[in-house]
Amino acid sequence: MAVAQLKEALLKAESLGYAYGDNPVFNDVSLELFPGEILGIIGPNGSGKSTLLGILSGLMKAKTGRVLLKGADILQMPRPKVAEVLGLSPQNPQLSNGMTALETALSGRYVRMGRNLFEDDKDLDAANKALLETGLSSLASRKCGQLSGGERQRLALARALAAEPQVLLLDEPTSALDMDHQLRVMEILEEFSGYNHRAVCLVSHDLNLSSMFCDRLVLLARGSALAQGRPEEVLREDLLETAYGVKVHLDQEPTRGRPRITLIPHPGPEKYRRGKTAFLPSAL
Ligand SMILES: Nc1ncnc2c1ncn2[C@@H]1O[C@H](COP(=O)(O)OP(=O)(O)OP(=O)(O)O)[C@@H](O)[C@H]1O
Repeated sequence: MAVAQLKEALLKAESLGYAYGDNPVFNDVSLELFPGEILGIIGPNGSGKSTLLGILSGLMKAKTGRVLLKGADILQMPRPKVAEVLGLSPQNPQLSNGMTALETALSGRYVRMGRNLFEDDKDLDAANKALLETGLSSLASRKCGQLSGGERQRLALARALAAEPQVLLLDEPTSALDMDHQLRVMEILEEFSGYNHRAVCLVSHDLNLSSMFCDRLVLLARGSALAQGRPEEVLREDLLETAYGVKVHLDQEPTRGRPRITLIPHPGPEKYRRGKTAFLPSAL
């Protein structure tokens, strides 16, 4: 990280603020994404993580502040130029049920095809490589409508990888995956960002996975970036309690020595006070 931060940020958010109508989501959020790193955006439901990713991708316009992609205001850049550098896989990616997995991965190449009407061998190679990396080669000719939720999620990642972007923005890329595929996806992202000119920014609710694989975290809560820094600087009991309203036990996971979080269940009466029984029949 120390080395990475000597370089210029690939993506920089300066004092971003956003509101849906009169409802403010966050204010004054600044962050930088450096080459060679994975940056995790974490925070409770509704804290604005997807909104922030939308603004970072240039698809949404912040109410205040600005986003710089390789030093240029992203909203002033022609969209095809942005798409050459930056890939986005949103929380609910649109996949066309009638297209095969290979066609879907290939569609990620459109941003690279320029004036060519048809894909060439390089495009096919990139799409096949992305399917291989995401463990989908054997399903290349399967229609998207016949894929499971986790396979669709991996295919959305394959489509983003096939474009060979420099910056990858991912909204909850592992949320539908079993633990084998969670690990594989995080390892793919680690390898992707390991090439020094590339970087990943991802949103996740999996704090332990984020702790293990992210170089830095931004904790979005209470209308701003409550904390940001290395996992051990952000995943602190006090900060997590402030952000999520839960008590956690922290220790070190044994493989990389990163913080590991164990949830402490609410004591009995507290459960009821906090309305945690909303899913129970009202008679209880
Ligand atoms: N199109 C919209 N119109 C109005 N309010 C919205 C819209 N999209 C999101 N919101 C609200 O903005 C807030 C932030 O939403 P956002 O989806 O960015 O949060 P999030 O942190 O990604 O949530 P989650 O963890 O549940 O995915 C939420 O309160 C949400 O209800």
